Amino acid sequence: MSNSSPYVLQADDVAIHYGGVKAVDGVSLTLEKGQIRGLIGPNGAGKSTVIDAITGRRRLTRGKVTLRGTDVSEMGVVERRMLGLSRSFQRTSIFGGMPVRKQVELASHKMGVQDSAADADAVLKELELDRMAHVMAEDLGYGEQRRLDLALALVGRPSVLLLDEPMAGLSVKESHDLAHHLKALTSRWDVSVLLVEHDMDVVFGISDVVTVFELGRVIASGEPAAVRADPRVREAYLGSAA
Ligand SMILES: Nc1ncnc2c1ncn2[C@@H]1O[C@H](COP(=O)(O)OP(=O)(O)OP(=O)(O)O)[C@@H](O)[C@H]1O
Repeated sequence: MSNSSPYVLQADDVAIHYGGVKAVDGVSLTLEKGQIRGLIGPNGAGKSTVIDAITGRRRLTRGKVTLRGTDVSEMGVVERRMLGLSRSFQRTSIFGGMPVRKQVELASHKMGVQDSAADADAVLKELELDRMAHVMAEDLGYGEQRRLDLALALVGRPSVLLLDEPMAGLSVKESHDLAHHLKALTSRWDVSVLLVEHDMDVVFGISDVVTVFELGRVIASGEPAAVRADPRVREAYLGSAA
C-alpha cells in the first residue's frame, strides 16, 4: 500500500453511464482524515450513483477510486468494507426482532473483529444507544433506529462513512442530534464522511467542504460559505432566496 496520498479517499474522473444516460460523468472528489464533505444537487443529479460507485455497488464506466492509497476500483462491496469503506443502509439492515446490542455485536463479528463485544459497546456508547442495548430494534423510536443504522455502519472502525440522506424522515430535533453525533465522530474516531443530504441546514452546518452536482457533474466545490454564495449554485439549486 502506498501512503503518499494525503487523502483517505479519492475519486478520480469517475463515470457511470447507463446506456445513453450519463448518471455520473467525470467526477473527482477527495476526503481528508476526519473531514465531512456534503454532496448536494437537484433530484437526479447523480449523488446516489456516486455513492454506489465509491462503495462498489455499481461498476465504474470510467475512473478510479482510491482508499488510503489502495486502488479499490475493481473490488466488490464487501472487500471495500473490510478495508474501511462503509455506508449506512438505512432501515433495511436492521433486524426488528433482535436486541440492539446483539445485532451490533453480530455485525462486528461478521466483519471479523476479534473483540466484537467491546467493539459493539464502544459504538453504542458513542451514539448514546447504550441505554437501549437490550431493547428490541423494532421498539426503538424512528430517530433511534436511524442511529442504529449508523451503529451498524461503524463496527470495525471504518475510516470512511458514506451516508445517503441520513436525515430523511427525522424531526428537526432528531436531525440535530444525528448531526451532532456525526460531527463528534469525525473528531473522536477520525472517520471521514461523505454526506448526501437534502436538509441544507444540516449540510451547511456540519460540512467542512461542500460539493454541488448538476447533471452528473460537479459545478462547484469548496467551503460552505463560498459555495452558498456562488451565483451558479444559487441559480442551479439553492434558489435566489438561499
Ligand atoms: N439503474 C439505472 N438505470 C438507468 N438510469 C439510472 C439508474 N439509476 C439512476 N439512473 C439515472 O441516473 C441519474 C442520477 O440518479 P441518482 O439517483 O444518482 O441522482 P440523485 O442525485 O441521487 O437524485 P435524488 O436526490 O433524487 O436521490 C438520474 O437521471 C437517474 O434517472
